[in-house]
Amino acid sequence: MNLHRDPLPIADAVDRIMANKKQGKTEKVAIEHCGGRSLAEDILATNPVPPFDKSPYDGFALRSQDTMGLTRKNPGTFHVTETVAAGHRASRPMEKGEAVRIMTGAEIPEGADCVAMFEICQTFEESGHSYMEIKRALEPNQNIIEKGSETEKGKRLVRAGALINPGVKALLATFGYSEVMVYQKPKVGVFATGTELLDVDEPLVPGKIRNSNAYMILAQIERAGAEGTYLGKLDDDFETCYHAVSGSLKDFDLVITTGGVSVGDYDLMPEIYEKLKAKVLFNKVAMRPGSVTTVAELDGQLLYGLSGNPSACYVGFELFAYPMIQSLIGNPAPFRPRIQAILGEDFKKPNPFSRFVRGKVSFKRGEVVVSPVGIDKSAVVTSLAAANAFIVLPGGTRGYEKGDTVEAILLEHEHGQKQLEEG
Ligand SMILES: Nc1nc2c(c(=O)[nH]1)N[C@H]1C(S)=C(S)[C@@H](COP(=O)(O)OP(=O)(O)OC[C@H]3O[C@@H](n4cnc5c(N)ncnc54)[C@H](O)[C@@H]3O)O[C@H]1N2
Ligand code: MOO
Ligand SMILES: [Mg+2]
Repeated sequence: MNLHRDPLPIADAVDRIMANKKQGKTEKVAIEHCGGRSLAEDILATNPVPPFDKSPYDGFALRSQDTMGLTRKNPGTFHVTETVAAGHRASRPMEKGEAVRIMTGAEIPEGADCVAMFEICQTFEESGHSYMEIKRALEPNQNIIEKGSETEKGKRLVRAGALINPGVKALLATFGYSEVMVYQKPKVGVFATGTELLDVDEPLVPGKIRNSNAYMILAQIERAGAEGTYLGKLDDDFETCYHAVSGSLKDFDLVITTGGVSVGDYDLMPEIYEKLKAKVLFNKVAMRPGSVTTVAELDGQLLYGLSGNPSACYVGFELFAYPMIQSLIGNPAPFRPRIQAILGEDFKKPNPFSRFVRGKVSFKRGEVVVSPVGIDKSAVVTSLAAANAFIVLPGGTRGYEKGDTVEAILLEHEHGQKQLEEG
């Protein structure tokens, strides 16, 4: 085995991956089931909002010219001809001297051009007729929500690629989208390699550990907006791994394996890529952890060989698989957002390579603080539970001190950025 591997800068590794990006597949989904999905069509205003002039208050619709000159000393009395509730329309156009009782959200009767709130009106009955009295003048258009004042028909309100959040759902409903085109969730197959691996329900036996990577990666896949399928754990046996991996390719957009990418006697992934005739895009990245992350391409399909070490596996997924999944679901800004934050604790280790320290972003007295969440070692699993960010410490830097400004990549924040920016 050739033990020499040249570490590739992270941005170059990402570029090699993203050079293989494809148009994601789309499907139509009912409004009830589209939450959290990524829009594959622009959402247009199919009607003006509001679709008619409407009242913002419970009150009386009036013709403003009839109220001209009215004051406390010179009140005006109007004949109340009918009541219009939301969902109903006035029976006829209004005439001089008339008022229509109108409720919030109801259509302004033809002829009316203002609304007086109940609170400034007096009402009385006389000879079986209803009247209202008002002691002030109203302006034309006063208290009217005009047709189309919120949006004109035809305006693009949400772009394809946006995540369907509760507000987008409200728009889908407003504009009659009972079904909407969304990107299909990319299908990602996951194998965990390692003869040492036990299933989650198996008791520990000497020399073995439970397979945590598969479940972790499946959860990362879900968080990234894709659909993960656990294809099982594989013993470190060449034929077993080769047949499992090669047999899975046709069913998935991406195939992820964990473990077996380093230079050990039972690290079989490099030979498997070779036998598959897959082109290895890189097998060493200038980063910690996850330096052994390997990505290979076969007929346009990507195979991710993530490290077996849990923290390295986790970081490798977020840096290299997450943006590909996001671009497959049409996100024009597929990279995790980066922020500036204040380091909450000393981090004394020097950083020969760019380091992605698992950290937690929190807010202290209005400031964004990020602190490491546990032992900063590639083989560590226990610190990952508290992580919601990576603290990015650029290669070639010395240790950092509490209070220093650092960059952090947010892992639980939906908005992305267009470029991977290397800090
Ligand atoms: N001579 C060298 N040795 C190593 C190098 C190197 O450059 N030269 N790189 C080290 C680095 S960095 C890493 S990271 C690891 C990567 O190892 P592999 O990706 O080959 O993974 P394995 O050997 O299969 O396992 C490593 C470690 O992770 C545990 N593991 C594996 N799968 C799982 C799983 N599904 N759940 C939980 N834990 C898992 C496994 O038991 C090992 O302890 O290589 C270094 N070595
Ligand atoms: O790939 Mo390793 O994670 O740098 O420890
Ligand atoms: Mg190994």
